[in-house]
Amino acid sequence: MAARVGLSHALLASSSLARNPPPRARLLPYPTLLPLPTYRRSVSASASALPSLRRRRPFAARAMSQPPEAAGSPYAAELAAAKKAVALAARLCQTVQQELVQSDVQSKADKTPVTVADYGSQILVSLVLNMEVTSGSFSMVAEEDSEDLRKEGAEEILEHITDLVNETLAEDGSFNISLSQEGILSAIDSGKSEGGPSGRHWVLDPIDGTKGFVRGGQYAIALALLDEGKVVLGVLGCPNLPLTSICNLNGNSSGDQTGVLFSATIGCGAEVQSLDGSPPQKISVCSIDNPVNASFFESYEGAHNMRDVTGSIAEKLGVQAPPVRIDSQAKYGALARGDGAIYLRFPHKGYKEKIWDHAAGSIVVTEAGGIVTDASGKDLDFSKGRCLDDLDTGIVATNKQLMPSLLKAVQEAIKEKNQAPSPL
Ligand SMILES: Nc1ncnc2c1ncn2[C@@H]1O[C@H](COP(=O)(O)O)[C@@H](O)[C@H]1OP(=O)(O)O
Ligand SMILES: [Mg+2]
Repeated sequence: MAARVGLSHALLASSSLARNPPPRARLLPYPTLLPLPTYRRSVSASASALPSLRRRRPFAARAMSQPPEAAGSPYAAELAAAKKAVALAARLCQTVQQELVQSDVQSKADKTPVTVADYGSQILVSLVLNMEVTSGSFSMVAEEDSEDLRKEGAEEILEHITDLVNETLAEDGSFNISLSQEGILSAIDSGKSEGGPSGRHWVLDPIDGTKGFVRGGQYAIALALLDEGKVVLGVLGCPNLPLTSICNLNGNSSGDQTGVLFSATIGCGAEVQSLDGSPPQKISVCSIDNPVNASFFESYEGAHNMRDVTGSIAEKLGVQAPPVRIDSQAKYGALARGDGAIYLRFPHKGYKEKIWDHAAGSIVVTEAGGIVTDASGKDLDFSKGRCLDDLDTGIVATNKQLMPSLLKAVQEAIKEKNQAPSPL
C-alpha cells in the first residue's frame, strides 16, 4: 500500500515519508492511506493515421540512479535526479502513446491523450526532482499549468491523470507513494516559475513535439537546469528515437531498438544511453567540414519552419542530401551524436521561442562539441524569463568547422527573403 500524498511546496520542509528506498523527502503525507488505483483507460486516435508502435520494455527510472559519469561535477546529484525524472516521464508518455496508437475509438481531434500525457509527464518530473534534490529552494519553468484542470467539467480528466501518474509510480516501484488530486494540481503548478538571471531554475517541456506524439512519431521530454542564467545541465528523453543513427532514415525507425536518453553537464561532455538503462557513452558532433557532405535537420511540421529559408540556406551551402525532418528536440540529440551535421530552425514571423524548447537540446549539442546560436551568430540567452527574448530570426546548430560558412549562408538567405517582393 502506498502513502497518499499531496505535493505542496509551501510544506516541503522537514517532513518524513514512508518510501522505498528512502531518499531525502520534501513531501508531506496526506493522512489517508489508499490503495493504488489501476489505469486502464482507452485513449486513442485514428490508428490508421499512425505508424504502428511495438510493445516495448518499460523505461527504467530506477536504472538511472546509477552514479553519474559527471560524478566530480557540482551538478552530479541534479543530473542523476534529472535522468530518473525524464525516464519515469518517458515511461508514462510511452504508455499513453501506445494506447493512442492501438485504439481507434476516439477521433484524432480529441486532444485528451496528449493533455493527459503532458500533465502526467510534468507531474512526475516535478515529483522526482522534489524527492531527489533537496538542496536549495525549488523553482521550475514548465509549459503546463493546472488552470484548465481546476475548471468545472475537468473532474474526469483530472481523475484519469491521477490514476495514470499513480499507476506509473507503482509500476516503477522507486517511490512507494501515490498522489492525491490536490497533490497532482500542486505538482503541475510547481512549473509556474518565471526563471530569470539569478538562482537555479529547472526548465521543462513535458512533451516537446506534441504533433509528433499524436502522429506516433518523434517527441522528447526535455529537462534542463539554469544556474545564474546559464544552462548547466540538460537531459533529453526520446522514446521513439532509434539507438543507432537515423542517418538517411528521415526520422523513421530502422527497426532497431528505440528509446534514447541524452544528457550533458557543463564542462563534462555529452552522453547517450538507452532509456531502459544501458551505461552512458560519450558522444560528439560529426567532424564534416565540407557542407557538400553535410545533411540537415528541420521540423517535420511545415508550419513550424520557413522551408523556403532553410532550402535556400542549404542550396547556398551546397548541401546535397534532402532535409531530415523530425519532430522535437530529438533533432538536437541526433545532431549531438553525429547523425547529421546541421540543424536549421526558422519559425514563421511572430512565433516566440520558449526556453523549454531549446535549453536541454542546446547544452547536449554544445557539450558534444557543437555550437548553437541565433541567426546572427549570438549565443541563446536563457536568462530573460520564459521566452528567448532577443532572438534574431532563427536558431542554427552545427559543428565548429561548418559554423562560419553556415552563418554566412543564413545571412544571405535572410537578406534575399527580406528583399523579395511581398506576395500580397
Ligand atoms: N507555430 C509554431 N512554430 C514553431 N514552433 C512551434 C509552433 N507551434 C508549436 N511549436 C513548438 O515547436 C516545437 C516542436 O518543434 P519542431 O517543429 O522542431 O518539432 C514544440 O516545442 C512545439 O510546441 P510543443 O512543445 O507544444 O509541441
Ligand atoms: Mg515544446
